[in-house]
Amino acid sequence: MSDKNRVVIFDTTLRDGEQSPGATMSHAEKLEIASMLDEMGVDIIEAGFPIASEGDFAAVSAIAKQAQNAVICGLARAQIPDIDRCWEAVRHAKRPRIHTFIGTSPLHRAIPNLDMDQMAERIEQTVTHARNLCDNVQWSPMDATRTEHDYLCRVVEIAIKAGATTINIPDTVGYTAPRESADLIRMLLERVPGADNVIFATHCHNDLGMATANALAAVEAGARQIECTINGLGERAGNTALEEVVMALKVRHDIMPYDTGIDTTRIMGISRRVAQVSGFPVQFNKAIVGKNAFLHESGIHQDGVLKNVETFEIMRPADIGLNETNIAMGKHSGRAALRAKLADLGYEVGDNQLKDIFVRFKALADRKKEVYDEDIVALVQDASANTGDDFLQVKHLRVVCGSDGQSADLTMIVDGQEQSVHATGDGPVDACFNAVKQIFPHNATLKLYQVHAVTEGTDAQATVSVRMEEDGRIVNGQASDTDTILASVKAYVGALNHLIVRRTRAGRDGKEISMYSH
Ligand SMILES: CC(=O)SCCNC(=O)CCNC(=O)[C@H](O)C(C)(C)COP(=O)(O)OP(=O)(O)OC[C@H]1O[C@@H](n2cnc3c(N)ncnc32)[C@H](O)[C@@H]1OP(=O)(O)O
Ligand SMILES: CC(C)C(=O)C(=O)O
Repeated sequence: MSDKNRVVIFDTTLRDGEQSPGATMSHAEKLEIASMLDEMGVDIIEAGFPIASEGDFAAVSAIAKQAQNAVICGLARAQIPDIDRCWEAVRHAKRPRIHTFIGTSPLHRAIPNLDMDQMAERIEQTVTHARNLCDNVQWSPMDATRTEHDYLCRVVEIAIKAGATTINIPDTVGYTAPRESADLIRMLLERVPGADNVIFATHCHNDLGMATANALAAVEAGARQIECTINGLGERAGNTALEEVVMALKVRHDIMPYDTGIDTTRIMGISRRVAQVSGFPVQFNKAIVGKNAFLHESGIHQDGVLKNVETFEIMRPADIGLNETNIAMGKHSGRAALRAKLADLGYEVGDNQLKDIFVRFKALADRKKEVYDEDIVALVQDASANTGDDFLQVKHLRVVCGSDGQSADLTMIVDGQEQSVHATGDGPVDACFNAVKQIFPHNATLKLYQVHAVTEGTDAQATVSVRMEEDGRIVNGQASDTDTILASVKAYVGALNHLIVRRTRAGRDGKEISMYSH
């Protein structure tokens, strides 16, 4: 790796990221995230805005003391008290940095009511002051992308002359587009005297969804520091996401031959932790770290991935520290994925059994958003419990429940003959069991009725277990369905089928017993 192609990663999760409304992190959480950032190879951690509060000051100071490798930076306005407070906090670090800024665009110059010359003077004074305290000073013209080019060149030159070592070009309101982002950096590098002696940084916001593209375009034009946050956390629509720029540079090194020092295998761990502590969940389809970023649900994709993972994956989940399965079972999945999933779960099935399970799987997937491993296990067990030529089979069930009473309309096939009844009961399950009893009278007693949700959510599959006893013979029935009542009836009927088999065996053993005895 040549030094000129090394891109410095500046993480501002703890400063700009924490500015997301509601993302406030506790002192301990900030220290934990800072240590994860340090361990993963982030070059510079912007730990907070020390003058903002006692809490921010304490967090920046503590992070400065604990940091092992990273430069620890604090933010300060273009005011002497801000810069002094910042230095007080970061000076504990092995490698401290002061980052001072002021809004340079016409809109932002109007806020403190400074004209161009007055602002230039303020920049010269404050950067000089910062540099007298610390030899590592970053200066940012806030809203640089909406600042007049001539004025931007003028103030950047002043900041460099006053001792800034890094010049950050913020697209504060996410207004720029990739070509413009690149042109701006190129223009500054060409026009500003002394530009070769400092590092140019890019700090992009995602208001138009272009933060990652703008940051990468700036790098291609000569910027060598990317400011970013984990999960793209940050003001409004957020900042450039660290995981996106780092992985883009890794995966497309062929056309963007720039290197970072990030251990990418730590990305997923820190993404999940930041989501937890900030209270900002990661959207499912978020690039790199979204729940679905490496998941394949449709049959054609699954078949391709099983044959050659590169057909639908441009990077390996393990590259970002994700060691989970990449096949999601759902209504678009095919037989290849189902067979592979069954094998993963320890079931070797023949073609006929696969066919049967696949039909049940598709029916389940039509009713359920996501089919979990436990659902598939329940399907296999259900399939092996149900041979298809059972004496009793449930054909149709309609249940009415509510405050006006419960009733069941049940149609079953009994030894090949269809029979329908209407029954009431004390609750929907009781009504159904009474209906079964009307169709197939018996004296077996119910010893156990148990419902388990095998997966999470209101659309979870329920597995119902039923145990019955007749003349000392104990039989069990089990069935799964997203409809708990239907699963209950199937389990009950399954137990009766086992009972019928046991009665028949007893008959063969010398005691002739009718299917309908008792
Ligand atoms: C683009 C960015 O992300 S910039 C960083 C934004 N982050 C934050 O603001 C979070 C931390 N901020 C805070 O806690 C508070 O705003 C504080 C402590 C810094 C200041 O609080 P207050 O003194 O009550 O001022 P308030 O927040 O109302 O207004 C900001 C003041 O800073 C001034 N200001 C804003 N930016 C700068 C700057 N870069 N340099 C100098 N002054 C500035 C404004 O002109 C305004 O001054 P005024 O009170 O004289 O009008
Ligand atoms: C302070 C600066 C760098 C900033 O956060 C912005 O302009 O978005």
